[in-house]
Parts: sequence; C-alpha cells; structure tokens
Amino acid sequence: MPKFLIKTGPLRKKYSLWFNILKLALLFTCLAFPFMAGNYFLRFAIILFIYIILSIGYDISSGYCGMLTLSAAAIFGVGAYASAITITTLKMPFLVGMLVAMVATGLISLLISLPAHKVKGHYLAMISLGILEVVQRILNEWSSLTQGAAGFFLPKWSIFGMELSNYAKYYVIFFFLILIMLFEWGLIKSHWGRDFIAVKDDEVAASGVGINNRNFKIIALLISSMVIGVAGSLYASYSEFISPDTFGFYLTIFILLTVVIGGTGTLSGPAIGVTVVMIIPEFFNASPDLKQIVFGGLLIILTQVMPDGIVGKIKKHFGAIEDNRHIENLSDRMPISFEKYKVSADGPENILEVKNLTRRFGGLTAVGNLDFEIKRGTVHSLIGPNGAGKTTTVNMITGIDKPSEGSAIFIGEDITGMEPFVSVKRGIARTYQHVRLFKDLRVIDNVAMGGRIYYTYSMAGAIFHSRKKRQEEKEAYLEAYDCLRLMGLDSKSNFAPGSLSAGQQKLLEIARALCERPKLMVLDEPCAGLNETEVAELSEIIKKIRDVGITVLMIEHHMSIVMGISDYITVIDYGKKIAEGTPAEVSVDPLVRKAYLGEEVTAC
Ligand SMILES: Nc1ncnc2c1ncn2[C@@H]1O[C@H](COP(=O)(O)OP(=O)(O)OP(=O)(O)O)[C@@H](O)[C@H]1O
Repeated sequence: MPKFLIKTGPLRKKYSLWFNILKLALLFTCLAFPFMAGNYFLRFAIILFIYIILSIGYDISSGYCGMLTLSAAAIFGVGAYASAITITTLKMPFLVGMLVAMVATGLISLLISLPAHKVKGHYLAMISLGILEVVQRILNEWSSLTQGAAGFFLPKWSIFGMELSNYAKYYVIFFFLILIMLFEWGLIKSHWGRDFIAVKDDEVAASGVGINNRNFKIIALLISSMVIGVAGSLYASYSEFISPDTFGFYLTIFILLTVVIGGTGTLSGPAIGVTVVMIIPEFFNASPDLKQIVFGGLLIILTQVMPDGIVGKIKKHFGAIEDNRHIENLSDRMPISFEKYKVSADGPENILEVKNLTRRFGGLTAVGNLDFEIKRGTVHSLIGPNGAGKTTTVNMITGIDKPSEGSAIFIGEDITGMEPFVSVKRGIARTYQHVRLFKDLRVIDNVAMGGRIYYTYSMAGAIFHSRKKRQEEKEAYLEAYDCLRLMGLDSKSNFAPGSLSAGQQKLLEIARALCERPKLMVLDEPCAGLNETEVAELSEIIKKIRDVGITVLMIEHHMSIVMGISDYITVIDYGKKIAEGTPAEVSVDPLVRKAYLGEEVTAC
C-alpha cells in the first residue's frame, strides 16, 4: 500500500471542507474558552499554548531537519531569563524583552550548530545535553544576574503600559501561538520546508540538488531556537516567576515526547502532542502514582501503535490533501517531449576533461592518473570490473569526493573539489548507484527538489505567501509533473517513493536529475535491479536525453545497453584507464577482454 493516497479534485475539496470546518470550530472554541473556563483551566490552556509554541520550535530542527538535540529546555530557559532580565533589570517593555530573548536563543543555537554539521544522531544529542547542563549551571551559579536557585521575580505583565488581566494574557498568548503557527505553515509549505526534510532524509542527495547542508542545519537551528525564545519570553512574563529547575532535563524529555507522540515533522503534530501529553495526566490527578503508570503505559502503547505519531497515522489515511492543488485535473495537459530540456550546442567540443585524476584511500589507489574527455551531446560510458574505481571517479567529478591529485574541467571551468551543491548550479546532475530518494517527500516533491535551484523567492516571501512564491511553486510543480510524465510516472505523483518498484525509483531519480535542467547527467548504474523490459525502456529514455543535447556520463555493467547506446566508452581497471573508443573498438580490445573475460593478451 502506498503511504500517501491520491486524492484528486472533488475528494480533496470534500476533505478540505471538513478540515476547514474543524479548524474554524477549534478557533471559535479557543476564542470563547476564557468565558467558559474557570481560573484553573484558563491557566492550563495558557501553559498548553506556550508549550505548543515551544514544541513547534523544537520540531523545526528535530522533526523536519532531523537534528536530535536535547537542549530545548535550556534554550527555553535562556529565552525566559533573557526576557526577564531585560524587562526587570533593564526596565524595558515586554516586546523588547521578547526580542532580546530571540537574539539570545539565536546565539545559543549558533553554539550548538558549530558542531551540528559535523556530528549527527546521538553525538549531537550528547553535545546538546552538555549545553543543557552548562545553561543549568549558569542559571544556578550566576546569582548576580539570574538570582540563582532562589528564582527570579518579574513585575506584573503589561503591554504598552497596560497591566494585563488573566483574560488578556490568554488572548495575547493565543495571538502569538497563531502567529507562530502561520509562520511555521508558510515556512514548511515552501521549498525551505522541503529542503529541511531533504537534509534529514539524505544529505548526499540534498547536496546533489543544490542544498548546502551545513547552512541549512544552522538556519533550522536558528529558527527553531528563536521560536523557542518566543515561548520562553511568554512563559516568563506570564508566570512572573522563573527558576532554574523549570528548565531541566525533565522538560527536555517532555518536549521530545510531545513531538514524538504528535508526529515529528508535521504541522499539527506539536499541538496534538502537547495536548495529549498534558491532558492525559490530568485525569489521574487524584492518584499521582497511578497517573505515572498509566501515563508511561500509554506512551509505550502510542509509540508502538503509531510510530509516526498521531498526525503521521492520520496522514496515512487522508494523504497530503492540500498539496495536490497544482497537479489536479492535469490529464488534459499538452503532450510533452524531451525537447523542453534542449541544451544549446554552443561551447567547447569537450564538455568535461578529466586530467590525472587520482584518489587514494590510505594505501589503496582507487583511481590513478586517470585522463579522459567527454564530448558534448554524447553518451559516454565508464565501464570496468567491480571495484575498478568507476563510482570513485564520478564522485570526484560531481564533488561528493575530493581527488588526491588531478583536476576536472567542466565547460572550461576547473570544478575540482567543488561541492555538489555548487556543481549542480553549473549544470551537473546525477543519479546514484544505490538510489537516494527523499523518503519523507512524495514522488512529485522529490522531482520538484531537482528544480529547487531555480527558486528565487525569499524566506520572507515563503512565510507571507508572496505572489512570487505562489507563482514559482506552481511552475515548479507543473515542471516536476512534466518530468514525471516523461518517465511514465505521473500517475505515481502523490505516492511515497518507497512504494515504487526498483525500476521506477531509478526513473524517479532520472526525473529529478532532468528537473535540474542539466548540461551533463551522470548516471551511476541506472540499470541495476531492472528487468529486460525496463532496461529497454530506460535505454530509449537515455537516447532521448542525449538527443536533446544533454551529455550523459554513464557507469553501467549491463553490456547490452552500454554497447547499444554509447557513443564512446572509457574502460578502467584497478583505477587505471585500459582502453577507450567506440563500442566496436572497445569490444575487441584485448585488454578489455582480459579484464572482463579473463582472456590472455597475446603479444604482437
Ligand atoms: N571511502 C572509501 N574508503 C576506502 N576504500 C574505498 C572507498 N571508496 C571506494 N573504495 C575502494 O576503492 C575501490 C574502487 O571502488 P569503486 O566503488 O569506485 O569501484 P566501482 O568500479 O564503482 O565498483 P562497482 O562496480 O562494484 O560499484 C574499491 O577497492 C573500493 O573498495
């Protein structure tokens, strides 16, 4: 079963209608809530809103961008204290306090992101845990600034000189919650959101479509921390008293649970997660021991039954309803041909020149002093036995690996050591020996990622849904849809890539590469895992790509396709070039026959 279901036209409208009614009902309930609830529940709702903001912030870096950190409570604390000190000690207004909180938490995020691009997974978690500990120490020990363990008292919360009633506090915090939700929605429903998910899913592929992973991790952590800073500032002003023990390990685990239970990397996950994690224990207030047991038990069951969280589970049934609007009712779209991706024939005869390329891994020379040229508009195959150094060679050309010596010149420019996210902008696209798709993005999103280098709208444009954003998003999705049509995959647009067959996944990678509008397309074993019919289809597609002027550099073991469609072949063995020429020339070369068939080379 596909992870995402196709919901087209009327069905989407029907679901959207119900979802909109639900959202409106929720909005009115929240607006009317203070008039229906007593003081206890009002306070409960206010804390719930603050924690939702906190959880949204945390989810941006951990859920969407995949950086598991355990310092959210510390960042929340820094936001709260920065705001409290600005308001109380410096006698500044609340909004200035919030601004200072955002700056302070932003700075902390930079501290975390310094190692974040080098370390991942549990190493990053450990580093962030260290930051949690350091912040705890500072809050406790720097008494002259934070009042230490005794806690910090704030004056009554006022905005523009007006002291806020409990009702007013509720509405102010609710206002900020809506603001943060709209901000998150705008960000996530843009290429920025998809970029974060791509970085989480596969950094190599993300770099291959033009994403600078390091910068995106820094940006994600910065945004995440600043949102948490807003929550911290609201918490301090609302509580009128803060102390270090609030911002400890327990709160970090609480936040982690809210996103896991709600659904990591989802828009409504944090809100649902916080609500569940806060409400369930309320039913057991009379019996604290039972409360802990039931709560713990429910957590175990929920994470087992719904590994993707509550929203993840719901999404499986409803699909990504609103994302279909650009590709609905496109069956009458004009027929498309590869001509759309035609590359100008202007420029030097050789699109790529590889000179003395060498890669050593310790004592092993995987590629040694390799020279070859690729003529513009040809299919050039790089073949050789297993372990000959083919992938290492294309990794050096596309920037995934850096050569020990030698250079690669692409259309007259030295691209040696150029990172993939830069070389893709020069016109080099590639596919991978083992497919690298973004598993948490739909098929069409994966292809649209190929065209991300052409987006020009800013982050502000994304958040405010500028006209430019809407226009570019629409064009990008139509473009992605066309690429899928060329691969015969348009009916799979709304599926999860993991639900496609091996052959379809290979084609999906090619569709993504085509969407980059490349001048050179590097295909690493495109036929691996394909049956004969699929190989024949793929060979037709590659010929069409070549016929519109896109140069193809192909690594392939499947000799029928190599001999059938290559214009030129370079053969390597043990990292050295042993032969080159047309398929006819190479197939009779004694060194090639020896490398492939073990035939002896007879001396002339
Ligand atoms: N990161 C690495 N560290 C150490 N050795 C490596 C590394 N990458 C590749 N090698 C070695 O370099 C040699 C060439 O590997 P490479 O993957 O380029 O070969 P290949 O021709 O693509 O093989 P195949 O057709 O099996 O994919 C192999 O001996 C491999 O073990």
